[in-house]
Amino acid sequence: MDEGPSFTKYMLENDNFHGLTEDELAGLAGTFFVAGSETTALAICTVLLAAACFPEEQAKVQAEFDAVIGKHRAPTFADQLSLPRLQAFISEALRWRPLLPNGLPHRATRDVIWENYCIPAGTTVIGNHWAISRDPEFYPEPHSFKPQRWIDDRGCLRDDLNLPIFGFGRRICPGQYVANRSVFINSLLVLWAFQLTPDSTMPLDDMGLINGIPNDRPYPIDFKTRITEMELRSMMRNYPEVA
Ligand code: HEM
Repeated sequence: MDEGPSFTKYMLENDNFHGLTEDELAGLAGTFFVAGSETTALAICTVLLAAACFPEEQAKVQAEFDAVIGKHRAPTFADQLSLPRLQAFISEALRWRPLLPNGLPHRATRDVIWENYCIPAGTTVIGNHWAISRDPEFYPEPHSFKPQRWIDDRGCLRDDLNLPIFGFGRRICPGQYVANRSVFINSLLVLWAFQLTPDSTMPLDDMGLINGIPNDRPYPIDFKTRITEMELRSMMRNYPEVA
């Protein structure tokens, strides 16, 4: 049986090439789960939280789905370039509520001179994602939720605005490409199939996901199908394995 591509299988089959011990290999393969699963789950939850909190912006994303995809086929990665409003919504959600507001701490391994400052060896340096995401020079009205800020006058995604959630420099998150694709396809499928609203019977804590664990901090959202369940099931049965 062909199990398909696997990072661990690749590493095991090429262990001489990389010169890693079995323990190091196991550690490396496990790191991807530790660093990649909860972060990605939280990012997806943050997008869904934003959709429930900002119904007018959710409606704009769904209007784009209706124009580009319709309701008779399930969307796939092939639709990505045609959905700038969804991508803008995702970027704004992750800017609005950055998952790791303080990033991960770094330590200077030698004295670093930066402009008029000396950062002595051994100093812990924190890249403050929260503050960077709220710099009014780059994000006017930084506390407002405005997906439009990511879109230029021609309706295309801006390429001069960055999202700092994956860190900086040579230790920047190496999983960012996998993460972006996971967040994109999950947000796309959920928001295409469902309309999300806050559950009015329970309080919604829109800061609850920051530095958190999804299961520990539930936020109640109602999901209403935009497409009948029968049609949804039939479309997903035929969903391409590599979409
Ligand atoms: C939305 C999801 C994710 C977010 C927000 C995120 C965020 C981050 C951040 C802030 C760092 C620290 C960067 C720095 O030190 O400046 C980091 C490091 C790391 N991430 Fe991610 N990450 C995500 C998903 C993933 C995935 C899916 C993987 C693997 C498949 C992954 C693997 C790693 C690894 C191995 C490191 C350590 C890199 C190093 O120290 O050299 N991450 N991530």
